[in-house]
Amino acid sequence: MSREELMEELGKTTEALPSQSVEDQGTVLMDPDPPFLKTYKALFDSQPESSDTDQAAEAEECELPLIDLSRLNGESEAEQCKRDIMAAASEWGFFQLGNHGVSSSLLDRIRELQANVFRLPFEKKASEKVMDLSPENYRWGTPRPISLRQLSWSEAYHIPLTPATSVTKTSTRHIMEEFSTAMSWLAHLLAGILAEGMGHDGTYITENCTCDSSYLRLNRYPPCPVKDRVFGLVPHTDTSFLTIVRQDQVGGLQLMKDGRWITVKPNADALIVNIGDLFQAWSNGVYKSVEHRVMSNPQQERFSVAYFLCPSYDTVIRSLAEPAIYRKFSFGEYRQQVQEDVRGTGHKVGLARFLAQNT
Ligand SMILES: O=C(O)CCC(=O)C(=O)O
Ligand SMILES: [Fe+2]
Repeated sequence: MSREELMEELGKTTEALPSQSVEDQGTVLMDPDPPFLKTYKALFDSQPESSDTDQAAEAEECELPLIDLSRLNGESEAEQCKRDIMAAASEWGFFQLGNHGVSSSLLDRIRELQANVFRLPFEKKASEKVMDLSPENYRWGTPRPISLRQLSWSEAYHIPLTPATSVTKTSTRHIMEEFSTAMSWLAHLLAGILAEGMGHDGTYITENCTCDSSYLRLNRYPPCPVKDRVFGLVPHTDTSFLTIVRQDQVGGLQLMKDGRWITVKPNADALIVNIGDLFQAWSNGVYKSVEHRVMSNPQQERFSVAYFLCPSYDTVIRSLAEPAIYRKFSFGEYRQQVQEDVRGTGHKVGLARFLAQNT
């Protein structure tokens, strides 16, 4: 969308909110940021600033294991490359991919798409279809945070990858499809290698994670004036087999390693991969679904895009080894439990709900 088109769109919306002055209306309606301070005012007012020390803590910056994927093409190096992937998935639950084959032009286009859509006024994103993205897929903040520690200072489009029904594709749809195709290919390649490491071929994952059961999440972290009080994204593990993330140069992603938070140094040439809950359950704890979070930033906005490799809801996840740490469950059951926990307690409980001895 050109700047002129954008301005025209913004202009159209400045007629609402009659109770505010024309100047205020303009400011509010042009503002791309969700109304965090206003919506969660009671929480900000009720919690003393001194109680938020964890967010302010400095975490050491480190380079994640970097897997050079081009080594898979060399006969002698391929087996070692696979072993490195398995080792990183079990020791870290996180690694970076270099020479991943996804063109920088495609990565730039998805970044530009994100910037264009997220910089539209909040009111528009929350109420109308913009650039082919629906308000039903738009999320911001946290549904019912009980404390500031549960509040995420970010907004996102959570996009199910159902094939487009219309014949003519918008450029947004086109870029997202191209991007998800590339991510899906990589995700299946990695899942196959990790399954092989468990003595399985990758058919279980290929058959259950079809192109329309996975999803994309476009994230934006607006600058945060209360940086030490809230996270950009609260600590969580991913509800997926694995996730591939592209983060920009702003940084702020942290993960738990040996009981400590560490910051992932941004690397423009690499993609980040993390193991999700489903791989941890299926591999009976061999591959680790590690807690991670994003710190908020007072000056700079941050963008990231994540591809979640997920199965269809009826897929049953059953441990490959005995004795099983987790009882078997369907993906639908898992998601429902996660959503119930988030609604009821303000945070995700995750796999701890599915321990085998609890059945
Ligand atoms: O923004 C990031 O770097 C991570 C995003 C993430 O963890 C998620 O969307 O689940
Ligand atoms: Fe995540």
